[in-house]
Amino acid sequence: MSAAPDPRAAARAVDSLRRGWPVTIGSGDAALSAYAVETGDAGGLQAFDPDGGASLLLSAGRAATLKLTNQAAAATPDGPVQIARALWLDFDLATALANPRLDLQTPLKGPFRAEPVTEPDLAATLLQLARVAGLLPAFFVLPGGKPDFTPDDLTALEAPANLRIAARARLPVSAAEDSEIIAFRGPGGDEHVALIIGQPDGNPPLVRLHSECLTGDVLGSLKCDCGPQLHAAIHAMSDAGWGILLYLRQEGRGIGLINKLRAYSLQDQGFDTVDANTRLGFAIDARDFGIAARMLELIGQRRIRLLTNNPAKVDTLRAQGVDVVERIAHQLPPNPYNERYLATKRDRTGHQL
Ligand SMILES: Nc1nc2c(ncn2[C@@H]2O[C@H](COP(=O)(O)OP(=O)(O)OP(=O)(O)O)[C@@H](O)[C@H]2O)c(=O)[nH]1
Ligand SMILES: [Zn+2]
Repeated sequence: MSAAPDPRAAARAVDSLRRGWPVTIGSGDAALSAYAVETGDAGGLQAFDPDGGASLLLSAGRAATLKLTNQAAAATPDGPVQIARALWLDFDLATALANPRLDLQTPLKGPFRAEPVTEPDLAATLLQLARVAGLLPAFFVLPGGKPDFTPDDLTALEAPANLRIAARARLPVSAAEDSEIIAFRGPGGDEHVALIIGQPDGNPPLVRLHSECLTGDVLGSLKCDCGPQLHAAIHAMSDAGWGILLYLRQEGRGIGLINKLRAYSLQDQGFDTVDANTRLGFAIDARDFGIAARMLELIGQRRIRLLTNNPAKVDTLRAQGVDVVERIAHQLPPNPYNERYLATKRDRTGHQL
């Protein structure tokens, strides 16, 4: 008998990871215990793995960057890679393997012996858990243990269907005084908001899906186009008479603020936005725009005109039953700091300008 998915179990696992506590993931008879490299320390590793028999689990992108591959990785290019623990694979070395910050300075010790991934599905879910927790995707792993959560629990935690409207209020903003804010809460405690600008006029609203960018939205960073896009969208909606801005808490294309800033540090070393994500071990874009479809459903607007250059936004909304009647390009003038970023989006991630 398999229990119904429990998002709370996955939320507790996310919390444990952030606090540097081990977690055990299970499915059927299989179980895998894991200790996150980023939040762990040498003492904790000793307690987790007193016999030195654990393996180190890394993402495919990280392993490719480190030129570590094995048969399992070749079979599933995006799958995790597992490295046998040798005596000299101590906590500090694991940190250097997990974090690309020192790749160029640190001549890594080796050789490392890649081994078949013990539980590929559970290992893949662990890497996803790290992303949800905003941590580097790297773990010490040991087979077995008493499971704290299952892959289905994590899926349930992330499921847009569980989003609810939690609060709404009038919110006059400088560019659009006739506005209302609606706040949504997901089962993982994630908070998203919609700003409804103006009043419905019978036409499909102008909609913008904006992913959180603290550096661009709040600090006025010139490295990206987020801040100007955000403000231009609000103005366009105000000019059109009505519109809906969905502000999605998907900082750094879903890898979190700290990991995005790590990506920025790699960009300082010369890597572009795509390669920086890969070197960290993340997907190029880890966002799920399904959450936006669910927000539109809860607001009661399923026919929209979408302001975007990103075809993935249009495709996901359509796949979730939203009728995108028009895509409107949303391009702003480049500056010397974001020219390369915008060119990379055009050349490597399929943005239409
Ligand atoms: N990982 C990572 N995220 C970045 C970087 N630069 C900006 N971001 C994030 O990228 C997201 C930008 O999202 P959007 O404005 O929705 O942009 P988009 O996917 O290009 O789509 P459109 O603007 O609609 O065409 C935000 O979450 C930013 O925090 C970067 O170099 N690395
Ligand atoms: Zn930005």
